[in-house]
Amino acid sequence: MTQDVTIAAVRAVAGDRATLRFEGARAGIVLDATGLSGRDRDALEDAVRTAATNAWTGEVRVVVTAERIARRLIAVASGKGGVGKSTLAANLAIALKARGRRVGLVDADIYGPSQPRLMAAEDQRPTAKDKVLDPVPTPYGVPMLSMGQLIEPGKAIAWRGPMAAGALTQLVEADWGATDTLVLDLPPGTGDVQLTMIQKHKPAGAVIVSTPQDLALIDATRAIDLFDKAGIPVIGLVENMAGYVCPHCGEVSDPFGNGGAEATAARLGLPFLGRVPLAIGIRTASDAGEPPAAGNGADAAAFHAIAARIDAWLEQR
Ligand SMILES: Nc1ncnc2c1ncn2[C@@H]1O[C@H](COP(=O)(O)OP(=O)(O)OP(=O)(O)O)[C@@H](O)[C@H]1O
Repeated sequence: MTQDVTIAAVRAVAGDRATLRFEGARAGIVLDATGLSGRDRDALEDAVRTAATNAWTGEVRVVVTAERIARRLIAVASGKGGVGKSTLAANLAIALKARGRRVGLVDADIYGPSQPRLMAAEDQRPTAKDKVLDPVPTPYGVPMLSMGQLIEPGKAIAWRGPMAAGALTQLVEADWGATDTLVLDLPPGTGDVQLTMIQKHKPAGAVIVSTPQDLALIDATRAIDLFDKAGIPVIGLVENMAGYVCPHCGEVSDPFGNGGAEATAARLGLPFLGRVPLAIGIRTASDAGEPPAAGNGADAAAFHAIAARIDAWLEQR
């Protein structure tokens, strides 16, 4: 009877997560905290302890266990800077979350971390517990950590690969709770910094971003080589800043050419994941910390279509 009361009280706060055993008046509780963040885990443990403590139980012992969540990293990379890698990473994270994945965003761009601004989290500072970082929330339901939150601006410019990979460990091995997919915004380029980062953290796959320009495409080919060398599958190529629609007359022009990334993907036997138009709305929304993929505007569709292909790729793995 007294045990029934204790069991009911614990079940009321922890449901199926709690398994109880009694030895005389002593209550032993095993708590399955799989998928909970550190904060939620601590709160649940306290609640269970309180619920189990009553006039009949003597000692209450709570043991917390958790299954390791199989978390996969998707790297977003580019052969050179300024092609829209960070914009794509932010919007992909939001679009993958809209498809039901539990997504986090890691901004590993040590040269110009821009995710706090893109994700409207510039005023947030991550806290740490036992040296493990707690990702900051964003208005889009995608928790985030950025190199910009760890290092002073400009400090990391001269970093070599091992330092950059070490700093990335802090971000990737943070308390991501139930997050199953981490979108990783890599530094632009194909040097020793990028190679060491991907060798150490082995993303499940990589998305390469390029503009349609020949020079950007040559650099994108180098980025593909880099992932090949590290044994990381390339999920496919994205063409950004393609087809400019004039907001005044509606005429479509191609300031950086058109179709180059699709042709390059075909030549290399890689999937082409889609095209994002060059649109003023994408730039202004990004600068304002309102990623287009979070809304229903015309600019959202391109990101959602690309996310659908990446989602399908992840499903098949
Ligand atoms: N499709 C687009 N249409 C219009 N502007 C865009 C588009 N994609 C990106 N931009 C703008 O281009 C600029 C560079 O984009 P972004 O910072 O995403 O590039 P990046 O490749 O991550 O650059 P970096 O290498 O400096 O990190 C930003 O001002 C961004 O808003």
